[in-house]
Amino acid sequence: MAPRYYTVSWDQLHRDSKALAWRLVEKGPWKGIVAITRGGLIPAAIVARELDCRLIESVSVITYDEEVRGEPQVAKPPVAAGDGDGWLVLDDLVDTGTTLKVVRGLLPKAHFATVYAKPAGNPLVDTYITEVSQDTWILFPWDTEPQFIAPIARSAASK
Ligand SMILES: O=P(O)(O)OC[C@H]1O[C@H](OP(=O)(O)OP(=O)(O)O)[C@H](O)[C@@H]1O
Ligand SMILES: O=c1[nH]c(=O)c2nc[nH]c2[nH]1
Ligand SMILES: [Mg+2]
Repeated sequence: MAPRYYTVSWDQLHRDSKALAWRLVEKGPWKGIVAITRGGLIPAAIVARELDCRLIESVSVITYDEEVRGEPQVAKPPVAAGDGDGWLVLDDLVDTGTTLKVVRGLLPKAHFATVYAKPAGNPLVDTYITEVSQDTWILFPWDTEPQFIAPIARSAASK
């Protein structure tokens, strides 16, 4: 079956990340935020602003090449977050849970949050905002740009 796409605009990402911050402020205080790069960087910046948090650490895990999943590679481990106790780990989404499983291994006591979640990865995340189905590919604003689309009448006529 062809995957569905769920397009997220900058506005929507900002709103959903702020909704995440509302949930997380109740669960703090936090020593700092660990952003899972690269996708977690922008949600982490928005949440950090709302939580008034200035201590930002990063961990880099490379799991996908475009839509193809490979073996997760830790390109940069976290250096300042110890075992994660009191720290908040943020990513844009959890899909299969492969990435979060690796980061949970590095920061077992941290709280894990994502803006979006798919069912297979759901058990690996402590707090999230929006769930989408497993066959949905989320299109983030940094991976897309608006483009011309032919009128329906013209594209239907060419079929
Ligand atoms: O739950 P999973 O199946 O592991 O998928 C989720 C991860 O995949 C994407 O990262 P990606 O590997 O594409 O790297 P990027 O954030 O640098 O784009 C996304 O940002 C999550 O980190
Ligand atoms: O941009 C993305 N959208 C997704 O749905 C996804 N799942 C894993 N990695 C992903 N990256
Ligand atoms: Mg990522």
